[in-house]
Amino acid sequence: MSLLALHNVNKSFGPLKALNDLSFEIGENEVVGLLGDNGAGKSTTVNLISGIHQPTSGHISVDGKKQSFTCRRDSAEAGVETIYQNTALVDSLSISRNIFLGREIANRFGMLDLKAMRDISMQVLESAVHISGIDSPDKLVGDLSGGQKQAVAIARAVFFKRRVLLLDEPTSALSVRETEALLGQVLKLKAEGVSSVLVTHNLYHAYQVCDRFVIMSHGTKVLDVRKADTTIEELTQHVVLT
Ligand SMILES: Nc1ncnc2c1ncn2[C@@H]1O[C@H](COP(=O)(O)OP(=O)(O)OP(=O)(O)O)[C@@H](O)[C@H]1O
Repeated sequence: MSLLALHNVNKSFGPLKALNDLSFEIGENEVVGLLGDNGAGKSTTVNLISGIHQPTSGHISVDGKKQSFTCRRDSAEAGVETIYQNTALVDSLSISRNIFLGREIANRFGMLDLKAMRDISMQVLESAVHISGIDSPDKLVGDLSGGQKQAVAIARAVFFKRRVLLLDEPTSALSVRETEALLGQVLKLKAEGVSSVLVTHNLYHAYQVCDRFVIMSHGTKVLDVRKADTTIEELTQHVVLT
């Protein structure tokens, strides 16, 4: 059984049909590359899975159970974490406050347990997320690089044991080194049982880490293929020519 699946999803914005009868699955321990040219419907798909948009028709399921996500909290509760390029962190708060945002740990007096949150944050950042340069959980998120911000978002997903990460163009603003670290992290999380959907225009990054590719064009799925059954040339042709 798939971990998460879209079933005949349609999405219209007024007269514009952004998604057309879209179905695909994300399996356990799988990294799926969601590819396609500008306007193909990739971000709309991510926004549906994360609960920001709702389908006009069709539905999403998790573990075979139909879901109706009405906001990001709904999808998070079902185990989905969305990591955007400008990911939803608060620049004026520290790394550890961001990791626990909305789920703060309280001590026995009902006050924020800042020490516990700092200690756990550092542990998660060190063990789960290997992005260099984060040496203190007290650093303000506003002072971090794009890659480091995504590392914090991933650390949050790891700590709260999310099962699916949605990464929308995660590498577009990253250095080569940060990109390698992020892609390595996606593979490491897969080994730990976290599946990912990687939305990217960079087929080389996708090819490096994805097990399967879903290619979209004008809101329609045009290819759904396992890495073992395709080549980067074939993927390029489908993205460019469809
Ligand atoms: N909130 C919205 N309101 C109206 N139209 C929208 C909205 N969001 C997306 N669209 C339209 O839906 C279509 C698909 O857009 P989407 O952003 O999902 O494509 P994409 O594959 O992510 O493209 P890109 O790679 O350029 O980000 C486009 O025609 C876009 O203009």
